[in-house]
Amino acid sequence: MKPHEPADAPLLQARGLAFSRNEEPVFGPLDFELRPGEALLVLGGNGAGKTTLLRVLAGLLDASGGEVRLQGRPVDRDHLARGSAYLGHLPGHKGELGTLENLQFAQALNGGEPADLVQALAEVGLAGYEDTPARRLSAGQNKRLGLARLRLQSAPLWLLDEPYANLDLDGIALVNRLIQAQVARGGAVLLTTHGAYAAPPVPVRTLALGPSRRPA
Ligand SMILES: Nc1ncnc2c1ncn2[C@@H]1O[C@H](COP(=O)(O)OP(=O)(O)OP(=O)(O)O)[C@@H](O)[C@H]1O
Repeated sequence: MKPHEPADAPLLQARGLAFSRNEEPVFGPLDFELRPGEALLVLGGNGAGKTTLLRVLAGLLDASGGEVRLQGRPVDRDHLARGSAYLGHLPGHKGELGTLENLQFAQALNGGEPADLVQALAEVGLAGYEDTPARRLSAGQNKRLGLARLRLQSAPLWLLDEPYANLDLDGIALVNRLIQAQVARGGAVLLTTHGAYAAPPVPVRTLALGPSRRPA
């Protein structure tokens, strides 16, 4: 082990991570880690706490207990929000803005590398929808716009909540290609499923939430 090489450290480490609401445990305590080039599939039935876990890891909710480290360093919510790219159930697009304007807005917020945003839309199957307001998109098209936004972010850690939901077969293949590329470039992906969708075609470890609340 070469301690000066950050790639040797897990990208994400959770120790004793727990979340309670009104003193009722929602998940945890959980111990898991995710290394560069890995995918972790969070499994659990409806209400098991998958979305809550991702929102904690994305810095959107405060954990009730435990610690999260990014690249070996303990982090607070701000660091988590900056160090990860989150694709949630609610895509958070600006409904009145066209799909292209939404990407321009996201690009300005993220401060990412210049990118061909028309091409980014085409790559997620939204060619011809550049001027369509996001509120007029179908659920699957909304998810595709979220995937285009995800691709523009350079965060090494992707947090994907039910990424296959609402997508047709071509969309599912698109998600799988994006996950494969993220893992191949040394990023890491944590994704949830309640079991109705296939896992991505990369080696995945699993973390089961539910009554046992233990990593698999
Ligand atoms: N805003 C909220 N206020 C109160 N309780 C909530 C809230 N959001 C979620 N919960 C509760 O927290 C628990 C975990 O919810 P969560 O959404 O994390 O589950 P999930 O595993 O993602 O479920 P699903 O597969 O149905 O999306 C559930 O019991 C849910 O009722």
